[in-house]
Amino acid sequence: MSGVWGTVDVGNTSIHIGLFAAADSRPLPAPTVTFSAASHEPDFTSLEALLPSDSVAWHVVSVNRPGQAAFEAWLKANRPGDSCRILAHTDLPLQISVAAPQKVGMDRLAAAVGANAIRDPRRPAIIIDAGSAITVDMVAASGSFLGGAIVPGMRMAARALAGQTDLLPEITVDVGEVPTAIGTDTLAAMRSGLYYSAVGGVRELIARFTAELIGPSPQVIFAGGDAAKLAPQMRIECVTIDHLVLGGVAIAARAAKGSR
Ligand SMILES: Nc1ncnc2c1ncn2[C@@H]1O[C@H](COP(=O)(O)OP(=O)(O)O)[C@@H](O)[C@H]1O
Ligand SMILES: CC(C)(COP(=O)(O)O)[C@@H](O)C(=O)NCCC(=O)O
Ligand SMILES: [K+]
Repeated sequence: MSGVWGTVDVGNTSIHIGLFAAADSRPLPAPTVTFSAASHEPDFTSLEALLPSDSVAWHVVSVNRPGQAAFEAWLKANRPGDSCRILAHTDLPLQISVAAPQKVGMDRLAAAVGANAIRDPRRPAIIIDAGSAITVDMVAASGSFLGGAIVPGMRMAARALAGQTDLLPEITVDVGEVPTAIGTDTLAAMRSGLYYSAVGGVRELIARFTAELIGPSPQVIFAGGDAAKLAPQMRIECVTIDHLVLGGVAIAARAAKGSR
């Protein structure tokens, strides 16, 4: 064994991979190496060179079965000595207070594990994972996952606009410059609508989640491909942690080893 955890987050757009030193004892460990591939027909060619020659213990959370199958097939063909564990909710050090925990996306639950490692233990947390979909989830001050909300991500919404109209093109919501709200042509109007509806939707959900709780105000934690676009518009204190999900998976790997 190389003393390396391989962690994998198979989302609907990207497969995110991180290597962690098994000896990393920080509350939320940070990856030493990261790699990403598209979930649809992923190319892992340049992953090989990043991996140690000794065997790696892989821990996977997945919400996209074809992407997961492609990773498992690559591992079998290229890294036959490695172990691979596809995590279920029961593998996470997390209390899940919903009726059907097995139906909750493992990326949402792994993010909650990551959030629990960094939040003030007296305060609940709201986690926004802005990827293919945007999920806004709540963990109680006790650490329990309470559930949340799921909305289309910005790219998904942009594709829906283009795909279900005759005249609208597909755009990328690239906010190098924050768009003006009053769009004066089609593209500007789409850019504004896509961006500010995502911003406003997340803000409304944060406000409503906060209002449904009693006790200290929640900490707000962003992750995912569009986190950097959304977080600056929240007008409340929030942090962005790129490795929230992978760090949560590494914590699960660490907890599983400790209990064996
Ligand atoms: N270069 C890019 N390629 C794809 N998506 C991007 C890119 N830059 C930003 N995005 C945004 O990030 C989202 C994907 O984020 P990610 O966290 O990887 O998603 P997932 O976890 O669903 O796979 C896309 O839906 C899109 O809105
Ligand atoms: C909500 C999601 C589609 C988000 O996926 P992502 O944007 O990370 O690709 C995923 O977590 C999922 O498929 N969840 C299953 C249903 C649920 O969480 O209740
Ligand atoms: K997401």
